[in-house]
Amino acid sequence: MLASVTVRAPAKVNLALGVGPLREDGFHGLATVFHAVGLYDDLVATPLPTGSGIQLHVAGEGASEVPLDGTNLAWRAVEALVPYGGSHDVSLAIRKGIPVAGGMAGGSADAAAALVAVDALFGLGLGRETLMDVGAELGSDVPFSIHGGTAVGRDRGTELTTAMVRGTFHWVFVLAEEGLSTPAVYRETDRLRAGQPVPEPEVPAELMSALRAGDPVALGKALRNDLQTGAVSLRPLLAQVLSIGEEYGALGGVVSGSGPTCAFLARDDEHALDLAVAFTASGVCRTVRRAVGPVAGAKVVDQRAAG
Ligand SMILES: C[C@](O)(CO)[C@H](O)COP(=O)(O)OP(=O)(O)OC[C@H]1O[C@@H](n2ccc(N)nc2=O)[C@H](O)[C@@H]1O
Ligand SMILES: Nc1ncnc2c1ncn2[C@@H]1O[C@H](COP(=O)(O)OP(=O)(O)OP(=O)(O)O)[C@@H](O)[C@H]1O
Repeated sequence: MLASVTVRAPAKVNLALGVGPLREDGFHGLATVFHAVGLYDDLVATPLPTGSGIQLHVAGEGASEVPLDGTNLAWRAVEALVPYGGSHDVSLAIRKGIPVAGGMAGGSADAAAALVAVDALFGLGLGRETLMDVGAELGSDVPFSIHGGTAVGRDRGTELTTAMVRGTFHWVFVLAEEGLSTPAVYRETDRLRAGQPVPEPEVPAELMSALRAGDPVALGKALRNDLQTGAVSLRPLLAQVLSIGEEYGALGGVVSGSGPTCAFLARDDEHALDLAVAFTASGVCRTVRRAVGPVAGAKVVDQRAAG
């Protein structure tokens, strides 16, 4: 057994998020394109003496809003691996760099990080496919947080196919004062669509070809999110954020997942910096972050041998 394992897990943005009708199991069928971006949560896992149980520490941005009990997704990830040879006796120290309740899969990143860390710490040798299957039971975004890169997600967002992408894209993320609840945004989307036919969602072909070509201008035009209208309905300020992005010359802008973070695509690093400065000056947001994508999924970045 190792003395400690450190795992870094990325945030995501949905470049396209097609949402089908509400299913009987309470979920919606999705056709989405996940894209992992370079905002990270870091998790350090350390084994504890037998009988200690799970100990959880959370630091960093928004840490006070993160639960420290058995509802925390990282805690649940540790429990999920006990039947596979893991242990309840683990300390997890999480440093959050992903906005909490921001639509960027922060909790899912922590679950993914905990799965990868416990697998390495106890030498379970489960492999990423098994970890993704276990992760799907914890949350719909968890398999992608392990997968990373850019991938098409179907079913609940859990059936992943790697997408072909050329080059790197430069993003600006505009963070809100307060988070939005994912189930509330899905509910609002259903409410606004009530009485209208909802087709089975599809991944836009023009978005996939923009990714293959590494063409940011075409990608900017192809960004889509069926949850955006619902998120804007719950948080009208987001309409202003999106129109400021357009005014300042972003190649495209979209609400990230269930929001309220908004993602804007820039031509290059310099353009991203200009956009970030303009958003900061506009006063419509809490803070602004720049990041590139795609980046790798949850991975071990440090491990210490015992003794
Ligand atoms: C908005 C996205 O981030 C886009 O990737 C995800 O669909 C949400 O993924 P998540 O936060 O991991 O969500 P889960 O914890 O699996 O589900 C939370 C709630 O979101 C709604 N939900 C989630 C996924 C999905 N395909 N359909 C849904 O309707 C359901 O009300 C569910 O009870
Ligand atoms: N490890 C965790 N980190 C952050 N939030 C967590 C964690 N575990 C559970 N939660 C709970 O989950 C809620 C959603 O947080 P999270 O940061 O995952 O939202 P999100 O990024 O909008 O999720 P998604 O994009 O997957 O819909 C929080 O309000 C918090 O109560």
